[in-house]
Amino acid sequence: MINKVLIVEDSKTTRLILRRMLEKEAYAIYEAANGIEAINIFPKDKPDVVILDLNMPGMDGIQTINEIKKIDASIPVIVVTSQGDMSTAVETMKLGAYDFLVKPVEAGKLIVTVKRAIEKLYLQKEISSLHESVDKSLEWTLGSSNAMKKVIEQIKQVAQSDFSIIIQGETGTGKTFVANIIHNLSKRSNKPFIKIDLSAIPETLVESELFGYEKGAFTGAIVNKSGFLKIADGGTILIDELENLSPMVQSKLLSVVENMTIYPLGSKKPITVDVRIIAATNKDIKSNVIEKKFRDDLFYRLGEFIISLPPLRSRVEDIPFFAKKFIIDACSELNKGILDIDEDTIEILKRHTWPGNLRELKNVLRRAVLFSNEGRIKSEHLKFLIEDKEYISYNDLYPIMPLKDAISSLEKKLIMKALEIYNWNKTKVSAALQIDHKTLNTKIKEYQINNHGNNSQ
Ligand SMILES: Nc1ncnc2c1ncn2[C@@H]1O[C@H](COP(=O)(O)OP(=O)(O)OP(=O)(O)O)[C@@H](O)[C@H]1O
Repeated sequence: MINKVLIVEDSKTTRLILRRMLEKEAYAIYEAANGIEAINIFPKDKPDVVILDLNMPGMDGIQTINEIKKIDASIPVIVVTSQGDMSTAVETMKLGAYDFLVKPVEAGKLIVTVKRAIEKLYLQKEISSLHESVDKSLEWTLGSSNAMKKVIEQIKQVAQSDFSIIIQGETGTGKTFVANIIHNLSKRSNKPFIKIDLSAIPETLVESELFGYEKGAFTGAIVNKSGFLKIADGGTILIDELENLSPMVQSKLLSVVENMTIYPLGSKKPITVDVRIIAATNKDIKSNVIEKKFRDDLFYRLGEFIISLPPLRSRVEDIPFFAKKFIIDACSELNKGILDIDEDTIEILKRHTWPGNLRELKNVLRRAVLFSNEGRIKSEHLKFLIEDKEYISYNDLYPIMPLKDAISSLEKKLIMKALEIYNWNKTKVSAALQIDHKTLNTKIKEYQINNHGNNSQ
């Protein structure tokens, strides 16, 4: 591809000299005799680099560079200046000029500067298209609601570093899924990703599973065994259900995080490991710290970066996307042709509160795919799945009580649900509940409903 260079210079002779110098390098050269001409040519010919004289009649170099940056800030501008104009040249650098050359311009210097400017331009384009494609593929994987866009931004910020991370979120919101993505985006991606689920391991075994043991460390330890922290060496370990760590293991883990060494049970010889730790929890671990159930020093070490995954009911916009995705997955798993889903069925999915979040949605749709034989998923295929649950929870929630109390309790729950679903957008909540703003505010006060970190309107 031939690169284009635009020379902006009022002196015809200087334009010609610059042209001659650059022609040897097989660039396509465009010329403008002043700033206004340059601004007209710029969008049409789309140069890759601009060489700009500072001293021109009419629109001077400073004004021209300002205008060029308004059209396309990424295009490098090389300023050509006379010895006496150095301070203005420095000013243009502040405005985003790539470099400046002092007259008389030396051919070798000009060619190298133009070459470097073009290389930088391509590098920038490559980086930004890489960023765009990472953004897009993360949105295709995680959803594109505003809440998830924030999470995606955090994932991009932290993935490449070695920061320890705590991922918090209700059950089934995708904490393991996100931890896996962070590992895959990190420089550790070709090393192991190991998950240890603390709720699935008896407390007495957690220590040996994490740190390993030496032969003879306890009855039954007949061979040396590596712990998960050693197996994950070079990679990432996900410690799931962090809140279940016993105080003793918490203190051992703290020394791992601080010194990156582990002592297998029964051994006095430290083993050095290089592991990134991601911890996941569906509890508010900070309140465990306040209640002294979790060491604050370990919390601060592990939570160098905290990602909070929103529950599915607070990102209803993502439900159609995930519904379609899970249906396609289930169809291929169950060997069925791809099924479509009715709009009113999607509406039912949007209205459900999904206490089990993505895991529940995935399971409900998997069952719906199994039951459907008509090429589409209709409301009847999942209505009973969801309504059964709501019926059960309704019975559990409402034992016999004074009617007035039952009505108040139901009213409070409905308002809370609507506030959560609409992210505390009171205009939308009033519309959904068909009450006015003032009544809504009175009821929020009356029922002492708190806005947990959301923005109310
Ligand atoms: N973005 C996603 N795309 C597809 N499937 C997903 C996504 N996020 C989560 N899932 C699926 O939802 C289910 C629950 O996800 P995951 O296990 O990551 O949640 P979790 O928050 O770690 O759950 P728990 O709190 O129970 O440990 C899994 O089957 C997972 O594959």
